Amino acid sequence: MSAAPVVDAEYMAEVERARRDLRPLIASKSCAPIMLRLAWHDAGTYDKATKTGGPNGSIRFPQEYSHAANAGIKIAIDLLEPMKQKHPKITYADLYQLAGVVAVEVTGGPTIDYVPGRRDSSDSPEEGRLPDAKKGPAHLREVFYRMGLSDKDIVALSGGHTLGKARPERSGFDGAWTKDPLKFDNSYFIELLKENSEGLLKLPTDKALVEDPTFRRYVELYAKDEDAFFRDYAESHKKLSELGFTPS
Ligand code: HEM
Ligand SMILES: N=NC(=O)c1ccncc1
Repeated sequence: MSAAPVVDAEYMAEVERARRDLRPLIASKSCAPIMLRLAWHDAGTYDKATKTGGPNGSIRFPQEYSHAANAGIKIAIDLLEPMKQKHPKITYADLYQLAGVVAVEVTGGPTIDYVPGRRDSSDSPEEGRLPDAKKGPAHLREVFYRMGLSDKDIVALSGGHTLGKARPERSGFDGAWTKDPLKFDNSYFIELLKENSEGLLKLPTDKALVEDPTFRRYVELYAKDEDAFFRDYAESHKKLSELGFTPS
C-alpha cells in the first residue's frame, strides 16, 4: 500500500486539470460505459470486514484485470495511462474514480461529489468478489452487503446499466440494456418493468431487481421519477467510490 497523497491546493488543481482532460477523452472515444465499469470494478471488491480491496487502483495489475469479471477492462486501463503520465501526482485510485464520475457527467447523468485522496495498492483481492450475473437477489445482497452497501444502493447503482452493453466474448451476454447506451437516464428501470423489452438485455441479476419486492419498490420509483433516481444514484456512487477511504 503506497502512502496516501497529500491533498493540498496543488493536488486539487491537478485533479481539476485531469477532470478537464477526461471530459474530451471520454466524449471523443465514446468510452463512458467502460470507464464507469472500471471505476465500479476497482471499488466493488471492497470487504468491510477485512478492510481489503476497494477503490485503490489495484485493478491495474494483470493479477486482477485478468479476472473473468474484468474481461475487456484493460481497454479502459490503457486509455487512462496517458492521463496518468500527464498527471503523475494523481494516484491511479483517484484517477479511476474521477473517470467514473466524469463518465456519468458527460453522458447526461447527475453530478457526483468527488473527493480525492485515495492511496494506491498493489494488493489485488482474490477473484470472485464482484457479483455473478447468473444469480439472484440473495447473491446481490451477499456481495453488496459485504461492501457495506444497502438495498437502495444495489438498485440505484444497477442503474449504471443505462450505459453500455454486454459482449459475448467478454461475459457471454449480448446487447445493451437501453435504446441509447450512451445516455445516462432512467430508461434502464423503465425497460426493466416491461414484460418484453424487444432486443434489449436483462441479466438474471437485472431481473432479480423486479422479482424481489424490496428491490422492486426502488425500480418502480426510479422508472417514474428520474430526479429521484439521479439523487439516489449520485449518493450511492459516491459511497461506492469512497469504500474503505476516509476523505482527509
Ligand atoms: C449488480 C450487479 C452487477 C452485475 C451482475 C453486472 C454484470 C455486468 C455484465 C455481465 C456486464 C457485461 C460485461 C461485458 O460483456 O463487457 C456488465 C457491463 C456493464 N456494467 Fe455491470 N453489473 C453489475 C453492476 C454494475 C454497476 C453497479 C455498475 C456501475 C455503477 C455497472 C456498470 C456497467 C457498465 C457501464 C457496463 C457496460 C460496459 C461496456 O459497455 O463496456 N454494472 N455488467
Ligand atoms: N458491471 N459488471 C460487470 O461488468 C461484470 C460483473 C461480474 N461479472 C462479469 C461482468
